[in-house]
Amino acid sequence: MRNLILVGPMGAGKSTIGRLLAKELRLPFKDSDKEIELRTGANIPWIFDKEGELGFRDREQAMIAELCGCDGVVLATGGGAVMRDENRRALHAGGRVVYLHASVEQQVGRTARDRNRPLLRTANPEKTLRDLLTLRDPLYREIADLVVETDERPPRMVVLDILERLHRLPPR
Ligand SMILES: Nc1ncnc2c1ncn2[C@@H]1O[C@H](COP(=O)(O)OP(=O)(O)O)[C@@H](O)[C@H]1O
Ligand SMILES: O=C(O)C1=C[C@@H](OP(=O)(O)O)[C@@H](O)[C@H](O)C1
Ligand SMILES: [Mg+2]
Repeated sequence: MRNLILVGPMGAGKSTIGRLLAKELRLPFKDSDKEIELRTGANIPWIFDKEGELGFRDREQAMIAELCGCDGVVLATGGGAVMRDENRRALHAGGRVVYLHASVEQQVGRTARDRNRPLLRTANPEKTLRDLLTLRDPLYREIADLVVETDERPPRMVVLDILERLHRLPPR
């Protein structure tokens, strides 16, 4: 399989664990959100402000298509990447897909400190995260080769679990 792709909700640890996995595997690391920021020279909240969520999703779709065409990279996606059918097809075809699962409670704690997630600038971020997970959990599962729990486990343990389980996956 060509790439190793992380999907899952905000605060699951895709960006953190992707970076550690890439280091461990000595592969390049690409974070879809970071690549969009580098390419546009604007941060994600600014893009949401100026272009709306639709503008961001169009940029995200183009970036996912490009990154899934790479060979041998670890790719962290944004939590909403699975919302479009085109993205799910590209991600599934792009390599092994790992769904990093986190409970809503853990997501709330891990996302509380930074203001970089425009979708969480709501009166009740916990409800937002719960509603999004209800909608997206089946979509993450639809394309995942592996579902990995991240609650109550430090990033290093999550990385070791992924590496061990990847070796045991049957060919697709
Ligand atoms: N397994 C974990 N246990 C505790 N904290 C974590 C874990 N994974 C990530 N974090 C922390 O949660 C926050 C969000 O992680 P991040 O990698 O940005 O998530 P994502 O990219 O999935 O939104 C960061 O502060 C990170 O250090
Ligand atoms: O869940 C989402 O729709 C989003 C998740 C974010 O990425 P992380 O999952 O890395 O926080 C980022 O792409 C954007 O704020 C939208
Ligand atoms: Mg991220």
